[in-house]
Order: sequence, then structure tokens, then C-alpha cells
Amino acid sequence: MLHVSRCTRNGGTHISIITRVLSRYISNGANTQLLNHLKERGLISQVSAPEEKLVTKIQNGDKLKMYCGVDPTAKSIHLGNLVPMMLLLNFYIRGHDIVNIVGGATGAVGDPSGRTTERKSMADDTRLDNVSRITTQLKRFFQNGSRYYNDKYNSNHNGSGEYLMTNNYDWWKDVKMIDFLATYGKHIRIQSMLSRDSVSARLNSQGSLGFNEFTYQILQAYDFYHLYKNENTTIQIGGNDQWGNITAGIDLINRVEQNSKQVKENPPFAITVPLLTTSNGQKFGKSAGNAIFLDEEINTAYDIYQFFLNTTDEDVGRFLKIFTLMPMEKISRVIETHNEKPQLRYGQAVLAKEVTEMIHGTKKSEDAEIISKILFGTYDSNDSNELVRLFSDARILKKAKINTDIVSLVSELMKCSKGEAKRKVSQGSVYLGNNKVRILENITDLSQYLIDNEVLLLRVGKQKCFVVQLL
Ligand SMILES: Nc1ncnc2c1ncn2[C@@H]1O[C@H](COP(=O)(O)OP(=O)(O)OP(=O)(O)O)[C@@H](O)[C@H]1O
Ligand SMILES: N[C@@H](Cc1ccc(O)cc1)C(=O)O
Repeated sequence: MLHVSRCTRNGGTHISIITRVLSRYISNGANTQLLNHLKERGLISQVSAPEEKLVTKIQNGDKLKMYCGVDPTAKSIHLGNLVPMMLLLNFYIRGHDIVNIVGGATGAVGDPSGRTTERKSMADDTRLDNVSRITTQLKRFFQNGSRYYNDKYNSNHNGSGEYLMTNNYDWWKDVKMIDFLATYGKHIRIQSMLSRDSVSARLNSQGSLGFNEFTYQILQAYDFYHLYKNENTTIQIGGNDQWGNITAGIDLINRVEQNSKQVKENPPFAITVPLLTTSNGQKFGKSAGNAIFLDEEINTAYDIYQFFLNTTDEDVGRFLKIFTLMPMEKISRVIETHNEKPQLRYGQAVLAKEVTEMIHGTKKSEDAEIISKILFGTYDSNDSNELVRLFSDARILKKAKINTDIVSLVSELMKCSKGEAKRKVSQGSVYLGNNKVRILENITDLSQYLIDNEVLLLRVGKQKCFVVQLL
């Protein structure tokens, strides 16, 4: 079960009340109310001061440039990472410029934020491979996201902003330690470093903190400074756990650039998104081991569809606002329809289809929907080729020998003993074929139930359905 924590830092409750009050003035993403719209969507947790200045810039129609970084600590980004990326995407489709950093340098050091233990170090070739995979995934996410918005919600929108993908190793590889300390060291205050949540939490607990992790905030701070100076990137976005690292960047920029025209006219900002957490409050992500990944080698489009189909009634509206670009009025209509008969899970079906479409495209989203309908018994397919393709793409196609008997097959599919499988059969819980013929005894000739002499649909009770290719 997932939740979006309302606020995790001091003053959070206060901010969320303000957020709710401000949200009354929502418009559907018009520039004047863009920040409020994004708060209403549940995509903003905190904005650094002076927020009015940022609001004024948006109201004036200024083009903004913002970034969000991801460390290559796994092969793939996951649904938790998508929360800040959805915030970026919302700005991007409205013509603002966005930048992604993949942390080739920071990934080697290790961010202590939100962690109670030290990270294990990673082999260089694994990290490099992760950098290249995440680079491709993020580029594709923004391409697909922009296309999905265009095709679905705004075919004549003015076009998205510019997208820049960077790797922080590109600038860190040239930075010399002595030069760095001499130029920036005096602007980085130890007191502030010690007070960051990521550091103080570890110092106040049993877990120790290596110098690498302690200095991580300096690396991220300098990244922001680098992008601010070289790319005019004035906003950094991240999950709530990144507040300390992001404000470290703002402090550095303000100190190094003190009194500069750039800092007066275009001060740096932090915007954080709420953290998606599990029901016991753990951040949904790699470290907690509960992530759903975007890389299809790890999780298929059907896994993503299925994940959202399992959303609780309580979370459907919230997730539609966070994980889709569906206009607010349309979300309200979906929720109204859903609430008339929640047991039909209409809201979940819309959510699952939209998110899968945005991430993996229309075809895969339609495929996932068909698979789900077949499994729930609301769609019949008599095309064995289609069934084999759909279920093997989703990596849930089962295979068995053509001469198998039903008890052995149930035992294998349900991972239970033959005795247990026999009981299921005799109790009438096993059904075969599209027309769900109840089987009450062990049979060896399954041919009359096969689709195109090859594929068997087997149900056990109401919950379990398997598509089996008999070879
Ligand atoms: N569950 C989540 N909800 C919202 N944002 C998240 C979530 N998980 C990660 N993020 C954000 O995604 C961005 C990239 O995060 P990162 O690469 O560190 O992944 P991660 O899953 O947090 O990693 P790890 O679990 O190893 O700490 C950060 O801004 C982070 O705050
Ligand atoms: N520290 C971020 C990733 C990141 C890396 C470099 C940056 O400049 C920004 C963000 C995280 O672990 O989630």
C-alpha cells in the first residue's frame, strides 16, 4: 500500500495548510496559477523563500529552467523517482526548460539522505552501465511524456521546452581538490553541513558516517552552482529527502555570487515533492527494496499496469493527479464515476491505463489492459498467437507438456502438493477454457479445452487465472 507523506520536515504541516488554502485558486495550469495548480496536484511539498518572487516570474511568463538529479545506484529509475520527474514534466509541457543530471560522480560517493546505513560501494563498470541505462530511460520518459500530453490532452500546445541530459562526472573529472578548497571551501560552512538532516540523523544514531557521505552535500551543492552559472538553471527539484542537499546548493550560490546581478535578478530556488511511502512510512525506492522499475528488463509494462490497478480507493484520485497529466476536471469526473460503484474499480483501471500509456506507449498499455481483462474473465480471446504474445511479453505465460494431467498442472501452477491440487479439483475450484467449464476430476485429455490446439486458460477459484502454452 502506498501513501504520499504529507510533510516530513519541520513546518511541513503549516506548509500543507497553506497549500490547501492556496489551491482554491486553481486554474488548469495557466501560468498565473501554475504553482498552485501543481500544489493542487499534490506535486509540491516545499518551495524555498522568497516564493512570491518565483510566482511573479511565472506570472510574467518568464521561461524557467530547472533540474533534477538521479544517482546511478541501480540499473533503472523507479516509480518513486517519477514523482519529481512528473513535476519536471508538468513544467516541460508548458514550455519551461528542464535538465536531468545522472550522477556519474555523485553515485561514486553515495548520498546519505534518508538512509540509516552506509551504502555498499559499486564496481565502476556497473555504475557506468547504470549511467547509460538511466540516461536512456530519462530521455525516453520526457519524450514519451510530452508526446502523450500532445496526443491525449493538447494537440495544439505550443511545444515543450528544451531538454538537456547531463552527467556530473563531466565537470567533476576536471575539478582539482586544492583549487576547489581554495575557491569554494570558505563558502561552505561546517555548522550548516552538520545541521543537515541527512548528517545529524546519522550522527545522533548508532550508524556512523563516512567522510564521503558527509561531503556528498558539497558535490550536489556544486552541481547546482555549476548549472546555475553555466546553464542558467535556477530551480532544483527533488524528493523531500533532498531538501538539505538542495538548500546546500542555494547557500553556495548565494555566498559565491553574493551581490551579483544574476543572484539578485534570478535567485536560486528549491522545490521538493512529497515522498511516496509504503504504509509503514518507508520511502518507496531502491533502498527499501520495494521499487517498481521502468526498465522493461526488470518490470514489464504489465507490472506497472498491475501495480496501479492495485491502488487503494483512497489513493486513486491522488495518484491520478501525481502520475498522469489528466486535467483536474477530468480527474474529478473519473472519481465521481468511481465512487458510484467503487467495487468495479473504474478509477484504478483508468489510472493504470494512463500511467502505462505515458511510460510505455499506447500499444503496451492496451496490451496490459487486455491481459488484465482476460485474467479477470471479462474478455475472451480465441487467438492463441495473440495470447502467447501478450502473456510472454508480460512474462506471465506458463508452459507445460501437452500430455500433462490436470492435477499435475494445478499442482505446478499453484505451487502446491498433488494432494492439495486434487482437493481443489474435487471441490470444483478449477475451470478450463474461455467458457469456464468446471472440472471435477482428474483428466488427461485437455484437447477440447485448448485454443488452436495449443493454449489453455486455467482458473483456480476466483482469484487465480493462468494462460498455459502446451508444447
Ligand atoms: N519514493 C519517492 N517519492 C518521491 N521522490 C522520490 C522517491 N524515491 C526517490 N525519489 C526522488 O528521486 C530522485 C532520485 O533519487 P535516487 O536516485 O536517490 O533514488 P532513490 O530511490 O531515492 O535511491 P535510494 O533508495 O538508493 O536512496 C530524488 O530527488 C529522490 O528524492
Ligand atoms: N542526491 C540525489 C541525486 C542527485 C545527484 C546530483 C545532483 O546534482 C542532484 C541530485 C539522490 O540521491 O536522490
